[in-house]
Amino acid sequence: MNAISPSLAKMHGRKVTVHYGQKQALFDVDLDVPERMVTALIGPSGCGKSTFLRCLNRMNDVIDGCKVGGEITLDGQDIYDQKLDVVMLRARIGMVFQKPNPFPKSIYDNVAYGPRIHGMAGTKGELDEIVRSSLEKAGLWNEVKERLDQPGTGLSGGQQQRLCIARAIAVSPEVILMDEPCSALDPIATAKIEELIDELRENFTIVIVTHSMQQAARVSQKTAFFHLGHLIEWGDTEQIFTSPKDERTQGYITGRFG
Ligand SMILES: Nc1ncnc2c1ncn2[C@@H]1O[C@H](COP(=O)(O)OP(=O)(O)OP(=O)(O)O)[C@@H](O)[C@H]1O
Repeated sequence: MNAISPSLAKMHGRKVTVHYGQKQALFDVDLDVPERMVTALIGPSGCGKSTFLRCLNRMNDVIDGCKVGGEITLDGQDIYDQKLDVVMLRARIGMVFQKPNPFPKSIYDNVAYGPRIHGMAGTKGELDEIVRSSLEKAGLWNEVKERLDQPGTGLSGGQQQRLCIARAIAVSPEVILMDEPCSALDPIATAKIEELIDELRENFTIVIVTHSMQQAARVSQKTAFFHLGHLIEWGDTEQIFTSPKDERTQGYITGRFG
């Protein structure tokens, strides 16, 4: 059995299905996301990794014709409950995208934006402190502390991605979703983000979509392999990479397809 004790799982997905219009993209996916670990979603292009990731903070809600079925819970609470405040949900479950997408604002304002709209700081001093600590946790403070008033878009790609991570952290999320966060970055910037992910798992639950099996092996403790909209298997990363149970997983990790 793959299911883990409810007390250990931060999020549960049960029989999750997704349709884009007539086309079904996910079929009865059952996946648990354990707390304070990194879960990697891997599989060939078009297998549904990003679709599943977006289910976890209801980002699919904004896609026309997209219909999500089944159940997804956060700390036991149904995140698709009609009464749930989606803005609050997205504060609890932050997201970092493939391409760094800082706002056209200063470095400071990029990080301060979320805390301001959620009324998290009573004074300028408190806001300054949130900005500083978020940039520190994202490993960017020393590089930007002298130029907080300069545009976020003026940073290098890797710095921009760390700024986006700082922006996500600033509202104190519990879960951070990352959709191929290094795909637009060079190897040095990628290594920095991977180190950062490893540090962040002390405080956050992380789910990452990656095309790179090396990256999944380096950063995650749990790995889930998707194929043609089905979750084929998931478990400890080491087990998935050394002794997968399904031959499709074996085929993918040994590079026979994908
Ligand atoms: N907005 C959309 N409208 C219609 N179909 C979509 C949409 N987004 C994804 N799909 C389809 O759903 C399936 C799963 O796509 P998804 O992007 O989740 O896969 P993926 O595994 O993340 O792929 P990749 O690794 O290439 O990013 C694909 O067949 C894709 O064409």
